[in-house]
Amino acid sequence: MSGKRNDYLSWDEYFMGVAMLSGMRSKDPNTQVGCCIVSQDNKILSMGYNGFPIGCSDDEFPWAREGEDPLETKYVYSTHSELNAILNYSGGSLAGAKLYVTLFPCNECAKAIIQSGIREVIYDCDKYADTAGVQASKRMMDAAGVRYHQYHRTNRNIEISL
Ligand SMILES: O=c1[nH]c(=O)n([C@H]2C[C@H](O)[C@@H](COP(=O)(O)O)O2)cc1CO
Ligand SMILES: [Zn+2]
Repeated sequence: MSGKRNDYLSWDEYFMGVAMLSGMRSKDPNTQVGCCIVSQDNKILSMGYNGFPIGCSDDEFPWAREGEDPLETKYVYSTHSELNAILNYSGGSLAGAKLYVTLFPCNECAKAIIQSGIREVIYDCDKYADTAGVQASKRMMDAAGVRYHQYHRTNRNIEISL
């Protein structure tokens, strides 16, 4: 008798994979971030990626990282993947949910995560760990009891032909 297949995706691979796929929608030329919010019983509630708000054209607003005029950089306009995922959810409360994200949440996203009742953050990259924003984020999540841990990479390669 044949049993079930064994090489199916784990829950963590599935949700981080969805977050990574979502990040591939980002138009940011430097850092593409994706996010997937999941209920306690492993149902996907929402997704998001970093980009400009609705109506703010990807072709007219600036993607530059630096410039004399801050109004000509992306930082004052881009909405982070985590905030987009939280705001994209129209089903009610996110209390008790888990959030998978490809980059550690900044302090502004940490505020939204805490206030929306999300209890756990699973992140992949932490390349801005030295910044005040990420340190403030960890301090707030520690104080609020939001658990966070790094995704354990399995080095599985997935090929999808589109
Ligand atoms: O938590 C985050 N979530 C998120 O979506 N972002 C976005 C904002 C920017 O579009 C981009 C960061 O750009 P850069 O790495 O060039 O500074 O990533 C940045 C952070 C910072 O940790
Ligand atoms: Zn953020």
